Amino acid sequence: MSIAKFKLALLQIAVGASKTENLLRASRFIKEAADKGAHLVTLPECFNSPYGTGYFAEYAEQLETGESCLALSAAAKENKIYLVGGSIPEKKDGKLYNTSTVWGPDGGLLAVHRKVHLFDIDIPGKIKFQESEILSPGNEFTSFQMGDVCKVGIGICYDMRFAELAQIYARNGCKLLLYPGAFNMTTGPAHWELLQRGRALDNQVYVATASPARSESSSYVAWGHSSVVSPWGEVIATTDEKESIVYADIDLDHLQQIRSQIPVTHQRRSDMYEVIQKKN
Ligand SMILES: O=C(O)CCC(=O)C(=O)O
Repeated sequence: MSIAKFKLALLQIAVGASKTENLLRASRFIKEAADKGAHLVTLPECFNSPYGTGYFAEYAEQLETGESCLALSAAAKENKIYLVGGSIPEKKDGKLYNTSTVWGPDGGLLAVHRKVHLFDIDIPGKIKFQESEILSPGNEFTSFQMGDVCKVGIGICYDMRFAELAQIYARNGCKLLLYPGAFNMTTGPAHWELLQRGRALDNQVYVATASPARSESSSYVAWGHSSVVSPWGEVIATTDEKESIVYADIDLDHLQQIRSQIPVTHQRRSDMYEVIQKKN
């Protein structure tokens, strides 16, 4: 019989200029979450490096040999957990990516997600950010199977704005969508929670986001507020801007009940409209 409930932990850690310290901090928080019974643990976007186009090249690593992936693999194995390694700047074949790695309880690499939608926005007087000046986009959907428990879909931050990605993950059987992210002081209060609730309710899935803790002295000030939203669209666990761990029980029976009570999946009018998946 498969397990219908498991504990998810989101690590809202502070990220500074020292990669070594960031990795040590991540390992310490991972252990704490595992000791508290978390089965799946998620780090924030860009957890090993300050977030900003000026930092990515300097902090970037190759996945196979980089110290961040070695640390993540070891932490997953030591704590016997599934671990979503937030994201790190990755270098590969002369290009840079914003990349999330997923590790199994044996320390093996289960999945790699390269941010598909790069964060390029310009809100005059508020925030301008152009990831595409430095980064290349990934071109693949990424999900992984957590043993016989649950299929999980991965997006990174700006990816959450694209409803189609979430819809395709849900259609492919994902019951939890994880978005390591770092919204900011303009779009955070306006859209962070709303997007999570929208993705969760539309697709009747759990949605979780993991942000770095806020540092007012960083060049990019993160919103924080890592959260978990249920398939009912309700925020079931959240926090403020400070360093913390957010825990939530993911209850797949509850998800199933909601799906049978409000059966939108079967009521779609695919004779009238359709979202098409063009790649794997
Ligand atoms: O979509 C937003 O408002 C923020 C996105 C972001 O910070 C990111 O993709 O890293």
